[in-house]
This record gives sequence, structure tokens and C-alpha cells, in this order.
Amino acid sequence: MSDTPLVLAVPSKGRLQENAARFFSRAGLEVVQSRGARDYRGRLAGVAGVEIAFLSASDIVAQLASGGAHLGVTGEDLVREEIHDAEEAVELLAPLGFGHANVVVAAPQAWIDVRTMADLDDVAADMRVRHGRKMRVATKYINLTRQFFAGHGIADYRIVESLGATEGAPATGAAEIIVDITTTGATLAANALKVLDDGIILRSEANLVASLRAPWSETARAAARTILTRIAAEEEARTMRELTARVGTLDAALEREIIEGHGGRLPFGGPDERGLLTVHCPTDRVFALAALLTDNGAEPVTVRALDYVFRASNALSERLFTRLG
Ligand SMILES: Nc1ncnc2c1ncn2[C@@H]1O[C@H](COP(=O)(O)OP(=O)(O)OP(=O)(O)O)[C@@H](O)[C@H]1O
Ligand SMILES: O=P(O)(O)OC[C@H]1O[C@H](OP(=O)(O)OP(=O)(O)O)[C@H](O)[C@@H]1O
Ligand SMILES: [Mg+2]
Repeated sequence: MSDTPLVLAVPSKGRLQENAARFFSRAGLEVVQSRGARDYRGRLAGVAGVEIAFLSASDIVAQLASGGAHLGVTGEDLVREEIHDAEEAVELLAPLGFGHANVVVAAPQAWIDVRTMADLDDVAADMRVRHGRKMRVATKYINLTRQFFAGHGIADYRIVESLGATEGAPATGAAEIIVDITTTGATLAANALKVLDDGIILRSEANLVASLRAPWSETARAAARTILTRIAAEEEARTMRELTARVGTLDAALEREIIEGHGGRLPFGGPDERGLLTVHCPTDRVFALAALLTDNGAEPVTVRALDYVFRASNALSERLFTRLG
């Protein structure tokens, strides 16, 4: 039990596969597929105690919910839809900046008077009173739909479960409206559907998700620490730049301006014995900070991107281990 490996669930198909692979490789985590293995498993090069499970995005959610996987990359939409007690079962450690998609309520464009959920409520009541039947909603997001409609006080409807080509349901007569995921809107447009003005149920993206029900052995915890440390180190490096300049001495006013005025950090403290100062700052503050330094007589100012910034602790690990206790 104390050496139960960490199971890391990685998308093996679909929309998230390529970006997820890129995300791990950027963090220096090389996924190696075991050869000849009977089940679909792999490992992480150079990181002990890790088993990779290659699964679809929705299977990853199921494994995280049951504790069959410790960590995984999957869409928030699937987490919210498929785990009824998501708050207790999992922790969303970090949004990953890819796999963006909205879960939306869409109606036929021909319904020109229907723009909002309130309008939809009128349509539903009307259908019920005048035609004695309920408005049908085609979707695979049954739970998200129920919660959202209830939140808008809409009760006169019936869900028609749809497991593919949901956008076609209004045209075929299987349902009046739909709830589905959309990124570009092209599929909705091709089916003459429109998103209601207040019909965005969830703005989703891929997340790094931890299971709170997995067997968190010492081995699994150590592996998670290694993985999260690399991810955090790459993320910090990617979102900042390092400026170097000879300032001689650093007066208090300039130091305050660097830190408070520009969100800068002095990772190695004040200037070294040669008067060289190293500043880390968010990428969008580089030019302003470089100007500040040259205005204060420091030149030249060099700027570079870094690969990693390793720290003894990071927000991802802290989040996970606080939750695990
Ligand atoms: N345009 C999009 N359409 C659908 N999903 C998207 C889109 N963009 C990002 N995603 C994300 O990708 C996740 C996985 O969707 P995808 O359709 O790729 O799964 P899949 O591996 O094909 O599995 P399935 O066979 O169950 O559809 C979605 O739940 C969502 O979080
Ligand atoms: O807004 P768009 O950019 O046009 O994307 C939306 C489409 O993508 C998804 O389907 P997917 O391709 O994943 O097929 P699936 O339903 O078979 O999983 C979704 O169900 C829509 O059909
Ligand atoms: Mg799909």
C-alpha cells in the first residue's frame, strides 16, 4: 500500500490529446508508452512510481471520481457533468489554457423572438398550455442542463438524451432546442442554431485534476510532488522574463517601484558584488521595467526567457497536499 504507484491519466484521443502531450513535454515530463504491455499503460521517463493510463477525456473523469487515477488532464465540463459531488471527489489544480469550449443553450435561429432564457420559459409554458406537450432539450449534459434550467426557474421541459450529432436534433424533430459544447460556433451556425444571450452554462477548459479518493501512498505523494514541481517551474518561467542590469546600489525608492509598481521580484536579493541586479517580472511588464531601469542610469538592460524556475514549494503542490491533509 505504501508503495502504490501514482496513476496519471492522459487523454489518448480526441480534442485534448495533442495539447495535453505538449503540456507534459514542456514541463520536462516525457510520457513513454510501454511496449508489449497488455493494458494501455505507460510511464514517465526518469520519474519513479508513476503509471500512465491512456484514456478518453470522459474515462479520465470516471477514474478520477472513483480513485482509479490520482492525477489527470480533462475538460471541466466533463468534471461538472459527470461527478455529482465534484467538490468532495476531486480538486481542480490548474486550468491549462487549452481545450476551451462553452456549454451553451442553443435554439433555432428562426425563433426570432427568443433571445434569453426568460423567452425560452415563455415558449415552454406556451407549448405546454397550447399543445399539451413539453419542450424537448437534446443534450448529453443532463446534469448541467437540469441545474441551469432550475436556476432560471424553467420546469416545463423534457431532456432527450443525445450521444452525438446533438446539433441535428431540432432539424430532425427529435427536440426543439439543444445544450451542447461549442468552440468556434461553426457547428451551431451550420445547423441554423443560435446561443441564447444568457445561455452560457459553463466556460470550460482543460484542467489538471487531482482525485481525493485515490490511494495516496507515500510513493504516489512523492511522484506527485516531482510532477507538480516541474509543471509549476515551467509555468512560472513561461509567464515571466528575467531582466539583468548594472545598478550599482539599489535605493529604496527604485526597489519599491520595481516591486510595487511593476510586479517585479528580486529572486536573488539586491545587487551582487559587481552591482548586477536580477529582476523577474510578468512578461507584459518587461518594456516598462526596462525603461525604468535605464531611466535610473542602469545600462544595458538585458532580458531573457527562462526554461524553468524551481522553488522548494509551489502553489500546485500546496493546493494538493492541503486538500489531502
Ligand atoms: N469544440 C469542442 N467540442 C467538444 N469538446 C471540446 C471542444 N473543444 C474542447 N473540447 C473539450 O474536449 C473534451 C473532450 O472532447 P472530445 O470530443 O475530444 O472527447 P473524445 O475523446 O472524442 O471522447 P468522446 O468519444 O466521448 O467524444 C470536451 O469535453 C471538452 O472539454
Ligand atoms: O463550435 P465548434 O467549433 O463547431 O465545435 C462544436 C462541435 O464539437 C463537438 O463535437 P465533436 O467534434 O467532439 O464530436 P463528438 O460529438 O462526436 O464528440 C460538439 O459536440 C460540436 O459538435
Ligand atoms: Mg468528441
